[in-house]
Amino acid sequence: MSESALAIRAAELDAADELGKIREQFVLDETVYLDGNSLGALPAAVPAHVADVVAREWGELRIRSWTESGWWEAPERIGDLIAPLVGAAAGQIVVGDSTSVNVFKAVVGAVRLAGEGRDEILVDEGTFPTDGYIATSAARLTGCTVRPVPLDSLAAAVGPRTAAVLINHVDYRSGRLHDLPGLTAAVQAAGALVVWDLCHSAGALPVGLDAHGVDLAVGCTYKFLNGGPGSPAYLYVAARHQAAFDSPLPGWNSHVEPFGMRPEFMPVDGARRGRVGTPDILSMAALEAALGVWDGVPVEAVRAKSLALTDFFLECVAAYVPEGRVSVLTPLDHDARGSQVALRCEDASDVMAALIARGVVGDFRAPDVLRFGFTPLYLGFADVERAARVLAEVL
Ligand SMILES: Cc1ncc(COP(=O)(O)O)c(C=O)c1O
Ligand SMILES: Nc1c(O)cccc1C(=O)C[C@H](N)C(=O)O
Repeated sequence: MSESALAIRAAELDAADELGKIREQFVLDETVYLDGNSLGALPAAVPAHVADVVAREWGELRIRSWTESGWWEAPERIGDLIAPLVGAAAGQIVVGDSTSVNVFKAVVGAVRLAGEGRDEILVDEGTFPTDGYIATSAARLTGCTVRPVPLDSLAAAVGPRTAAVLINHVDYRSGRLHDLPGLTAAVQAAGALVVWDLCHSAGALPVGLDAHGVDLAVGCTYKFLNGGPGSPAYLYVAARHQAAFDSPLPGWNSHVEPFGMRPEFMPVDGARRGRVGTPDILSMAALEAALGVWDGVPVEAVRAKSLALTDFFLECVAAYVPEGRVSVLTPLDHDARGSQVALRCEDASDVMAALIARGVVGDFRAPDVLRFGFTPLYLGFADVERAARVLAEVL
């Protein structure tokens, strides 16, 4: 299809897009922002809410805000806002700390839940580095060994010695979506527990944590959930595991009676057991306001638009970019695609710099990957057509 025909299609698709108006709830400019899978854009409601938390709740109410402004309950309250987006019933998600710290809590917690006689942790071979580093340290601390495995042979690799398996739901580099129901079932059939890292899927596609019987999960909130730079991560512990969940980082916030100041630790029940220390209230305030954009927005509709956007981008790239100049790393099959498109290209670092200079912002991942993230809440089809056109110009 010609350039003008694709531009006309883009306009038609935008006109028919039921999620199109949500873009107005974000602070954006003329840039085509395809880096929401690294740092989501700023929801317009955030600055005023954070300013109020600073000026009134902190500035005027001061210490009273822990009770009167709901600061103390923020980690569980915000966890319950994230819960429907990842298919979890209320009371199973707590917000706080970084993803890395929550990977540690979840992996050690999973090994402890798995019980005696299991001394092996499996990690998906293409894992985001922090998960691998932390699983290795968790293994050293728990007397386990750690083994990276290709996910297509996971069912054969998991066995009677496996305690826990840590898997990234969407591969950060290729954008491949892994089979959460199938892999969860395979891990559990061997008597082990599964920990899913949802950083690149939450807010972009339905996850179905409860429906698929996931044991534990973690994720960040600064990508498709738009919580802001360094916004707190979250930990999901399935209700059936909560009573036996033995956190490796018990802190006063996860004590049954935090203000009892007792020398011995007694864990609280429920999601709060995943807490450690004082919640990061200013970051939580930004995140809570950011999650407001999801009011009345079904994640299934977001998924449908995400696939339409990535399909259209691939079509425009095929039409505009000279053949052989890039190769598509992301699976074409919808069932295996997250919300990003990764293109392999020899001079990817220079190409991405040139794209950014022309107002198309994606990112580069070493050694040769151009990565484009598609956030359906604020991207349109005209943005996608422009991005592919500018890419072709640069190439
Ligand atoms: C899949 C995945 N896991 C973990 C992380 C690290 O998270 P954090 O920096 O919140 O610890 C990231 C991104 O930074 C990621 O993409
Ligand atoms: N967390 C990040 C940061 O603090 C600075 C720059 C990038 C990030 C990212 O989130 C990277 C991202 N997880 C990735 O998939 O590559």
